[in-house]
Amino acid sequence: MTSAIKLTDVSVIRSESVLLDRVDWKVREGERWIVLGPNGAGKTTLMQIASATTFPSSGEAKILGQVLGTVDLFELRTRIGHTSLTVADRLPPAESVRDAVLSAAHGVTGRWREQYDEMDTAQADQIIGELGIAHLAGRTFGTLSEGERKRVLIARALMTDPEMIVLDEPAAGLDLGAREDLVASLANLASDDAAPVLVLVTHHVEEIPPGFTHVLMLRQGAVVAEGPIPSTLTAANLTRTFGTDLELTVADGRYSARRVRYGRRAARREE
Ligand SMILES: Nc1ncnc2c1ncn2[C@@H]1O[C@H](COP(=O)(O)OP(=O)(O)OP(=O)(O)O)[C@@H](O)[C@H]1O
Repeated sequence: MTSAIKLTDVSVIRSESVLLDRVDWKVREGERWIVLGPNGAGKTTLMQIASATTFPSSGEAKILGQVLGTVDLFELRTRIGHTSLTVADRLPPAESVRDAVLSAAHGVTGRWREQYDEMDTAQADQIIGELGIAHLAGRTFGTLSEGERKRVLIARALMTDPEMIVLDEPAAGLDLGAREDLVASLANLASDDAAPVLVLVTHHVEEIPPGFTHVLMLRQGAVVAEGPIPSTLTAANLTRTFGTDLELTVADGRYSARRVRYGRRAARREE
């Protein structure tokens, strides 16, 4: 089976700062990954490599079977869905949600004179339904809340039939209800065997949707731990990743973390 992402000894260095430090990472077809780490850990830099928008300074990055530096990046990028704020800024506010999703089929932002066939429109409606935004299809993009926009952007990314989707902090800035709606949409997507490889970046274990399978934990550009979520997402690894004593609870496939209370911290140190 070909790996969607295969990084071997990848480092990224900018202005003498080490942003990524000898990272090895393998993502296989069908897997759903969480990339977790504190501010400045190198998550966005890692996503730039994963979405073929930047090159490693050293090491080898193989994305969808292609080694970065030896292939046409433009062609490779068309096979990857990447949601980011830049795309949101380019979407005309007066565009309807349905057209905002549909126009992704032609790689454009803003519908003009393109002709869409019935397959495109049926696919757009199916994706809109799966992401729980059918009730917004006729609304204009400019009138949506932040959480609703995030789901429209994921729908756009899915519309191009990518082999992999990279979601860099999709829940940032959302209120509790909007976050929960997004987590539910992503859990739904993760459970679909036909869905592409998913990579989701977050700072918070509360944002991990059920159905995600693996986690990579980063601190100061280096991998602290990586592997299947049940064995890798532990209190000890979270503590090492975030540099503070944390405890972790899991219920119904959802995680939550908080700082260990003082008495228990002292007990932990004595162990
Ligand atoms: N061009 C650059 N030159 C020097 N340092 C840089 C450059 N670009 C990013 N950095 C630094 O590299 C580190 C990693 O940045 P990155 O954006 O990948 O982290 P992140 O984990 O996504 O952080 P956050 O969670 O805050 O978004 C940060 O400390 C950042 O300041």
